Amino acid sequence: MDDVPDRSGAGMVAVPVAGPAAITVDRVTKVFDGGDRSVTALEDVSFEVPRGGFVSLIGPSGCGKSTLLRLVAGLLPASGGEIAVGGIAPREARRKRQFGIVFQQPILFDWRTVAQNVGLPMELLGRSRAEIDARVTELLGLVGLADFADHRPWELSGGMQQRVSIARALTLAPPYLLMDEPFGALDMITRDRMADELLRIWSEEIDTTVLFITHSIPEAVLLSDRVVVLSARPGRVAATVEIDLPRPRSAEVRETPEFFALESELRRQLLAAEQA
Ligand SMILES: Nc1ncnc2c1ncn2[C@@H]1O[C@H](COP(=O)(O)OP(=O)(O)OP(=O)(O)O)[C@@H](O)[C@H]1O
Repeated sequence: MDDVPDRSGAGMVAVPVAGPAAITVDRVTKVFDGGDRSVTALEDVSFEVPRGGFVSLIGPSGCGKSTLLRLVAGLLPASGGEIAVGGIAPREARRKRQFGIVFQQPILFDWRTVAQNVGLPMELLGRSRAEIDARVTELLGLVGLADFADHRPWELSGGMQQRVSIARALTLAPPYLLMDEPFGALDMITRDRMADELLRIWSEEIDTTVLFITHSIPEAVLLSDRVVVLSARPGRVAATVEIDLPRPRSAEVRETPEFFALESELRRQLLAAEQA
């Protein structure tokens, strides 16, 4: 495991984006075929997510971010180019349950308790009650919901529901976490708090590689090792910005000159990408 970046907080060092690529997107194109109304959503997109790394996608609305995430997740086929996840095709990786996926809206079953929602993926695989209970307890502790195990989702706030979704995505300890604007529906304060929590969770689930979509520049800077900026549709890689801030990153890092400099660099790239 020594090729996984050290996020333990043992030292305030910049985490280099290095090591073998976990996700490779190589010259990928996606065309939604609709006869006269075909839409080219992505064109010639290439980037890598290193193993154990955190890479964000940012870009104008409609530039193909969700499409790209769905291609990586094996939920949609690419029209051209290659995607490899841990060296295998996305659909194969999906079949091997390599992904935890979190969408903008938490998709929870209202008639199940929080614990039953989190345990569902293990239940579907026929795991033992004891094994499920142990993992659910661990995960609810990790996302700060230990006291809400027996609540129903509708009794929780939006931020708490999203934490349940994150816990459920982690249930099978997937090596890849794909997150499509998971905090987009939350108010600003809750959103900031959730970003801090995600960093903490990620630092504990050491070997998890994250691909994250956001519209928020500060969120991208806070969380990522690398930000891939996509241009307006058809989405192409307009820029790649390395976020070389030291880890662990606490809330205070948001107030540093280095953070502001990266924010303005990303804002500049995003504006250029919108006008491209
Ligand atoms: N199933 C589909 N069939 C046809 N066109 C689609 C389909 N899914 C997405 N598109 C089109 O592909 C383009 C990219 O959509 P996508 O949702 O990936 O963008 P996005 O960057 O995630 O947008 P937003 O930031 O607004 O969520 C859009 O023009 C969209 O209309």
